[in-house]
Amino acid sequence: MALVLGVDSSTQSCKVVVLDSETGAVVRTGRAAHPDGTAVDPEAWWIALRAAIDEAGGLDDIAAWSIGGQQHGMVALDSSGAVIRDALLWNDTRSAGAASALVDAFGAQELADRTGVVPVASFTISKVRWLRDAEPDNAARVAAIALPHDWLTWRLRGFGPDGAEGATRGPVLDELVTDRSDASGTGYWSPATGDYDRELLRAALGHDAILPGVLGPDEWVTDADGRRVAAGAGDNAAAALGLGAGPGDVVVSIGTSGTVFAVSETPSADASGIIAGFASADGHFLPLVCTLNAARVLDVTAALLGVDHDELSRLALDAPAGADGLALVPYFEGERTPNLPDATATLSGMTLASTTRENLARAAVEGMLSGLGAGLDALRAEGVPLRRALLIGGGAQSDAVRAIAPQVLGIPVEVPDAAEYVALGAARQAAATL
Ligand SMILES: Nc1ncnc2c1ncn2[C@@H]1O[C@H](COP(=O)(O)OP(=O)(O)O)[C@@H](O)[C@H]1O
Ligand SMILES: O=C(CO)[C@@H](O)[C@H](O)COP(=O)(O)O
Repeated sequence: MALVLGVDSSTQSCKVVVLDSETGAVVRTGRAAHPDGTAVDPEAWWIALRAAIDEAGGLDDIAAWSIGGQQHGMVALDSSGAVIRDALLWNDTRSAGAASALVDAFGAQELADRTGVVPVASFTISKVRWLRDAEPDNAARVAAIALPHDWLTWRLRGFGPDGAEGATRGPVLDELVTDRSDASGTGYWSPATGDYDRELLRAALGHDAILPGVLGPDEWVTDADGRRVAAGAGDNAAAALGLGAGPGDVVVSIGTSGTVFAVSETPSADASGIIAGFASADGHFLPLVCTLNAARVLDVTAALLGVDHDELSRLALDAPAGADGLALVPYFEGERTPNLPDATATLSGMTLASTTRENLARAAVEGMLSGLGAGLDALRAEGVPLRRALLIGGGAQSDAVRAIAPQVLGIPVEVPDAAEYVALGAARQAAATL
């Protein structure tokens, strides 16, 4: 029995699953929390990764591993392999002005054609441009730029600055690797051609830099002990692998982000910027719509009402559809789709009759799902076949979300057994290397 290990280094936590590669059975798991905030020292992810792997029994009996992770975060490294500053995460909106500057310089259609995406604050290229504008001394020191899963893979393979824990192979920046799906979230890689767009990188950073080598779906590298290491993936692409999503399936993930995506045979280039034309981890494409406000809308509403998630769900299901006119537009963290980085949330329709705890709970669920419903409409308009939605992520554990989702999304919703689909997808990639 060969064991393989898969990781989901997501926004809020690190989750690890160990599978029997022959039966696919989950034999061990581990988990560790990440710090709050939209700018995080990558060392915190490394500590969480080590803790979650230890909880899952360590690497000694593991034959192959792979890391899936939150997309887009900018991990800037200097020539000694050291991290230059806290990584700006996908949900950090300080780079909104930098994104606009890139769109003004190149044009939305051109950028969509060249990279599959129109920059908004979330994408790596916008964060790189922000660094150059706001912290030019730091930008000048950048020797390499990696994403969270790329950097963790590099570290766990034994690379890192001299003296760093486990860095037995030194700071070899040319050993950084990534995969198609995460490369496609940078804004300086083309899913259609499979090449980096160095002109765009230089336009953002002010100079060239080492970028991770992009491994194909069947390629692998090794760690310091000779274990096989798969390419890894952005978390959404890894979830598609973990679910085995096929034609007609649209995945709706309710984590810190809300995402709606499908595996497609053809690349997309949406100049409106609503659909991000990502690559999938299996050699195809992954048109995706992402909102900034998902599970945390429920977290904040539950906290406001002084209840736990189960009670929030009961309250929401006790209210009528439409919450008697109470409506929550839940842009608590600004919003990415639509691109409103400075927006705030709005509660409207408050009357003496409508302003109840039940209606507020319902409005939170409906408001959160509405953003995802708009994403689904955008995919439909793009011609993506939508037969059923597969609901995953922490928010999918809510009975109310599961019950209300079909009404708001307008298609049949299936909720696969609760599982860590991102980590499972990564583990399957690892198994494939064997
Ligand atoms: N029963 C539940 N109802 C609603 N939200 C939940 C429930 N359980 C967990 N969550 C929320 O799900 C989120 C974590 O989901 P997860 O998919 O792991 O996020 P991420 O991948 O962004 O780290 C947290 O905000 C958590 O509060
Ligand atoms: O930015 C995106 C997708 O483009 C997000 O989906 C991130 O990849 C974070 O995912 P979660 O941690 O919320 O699952």
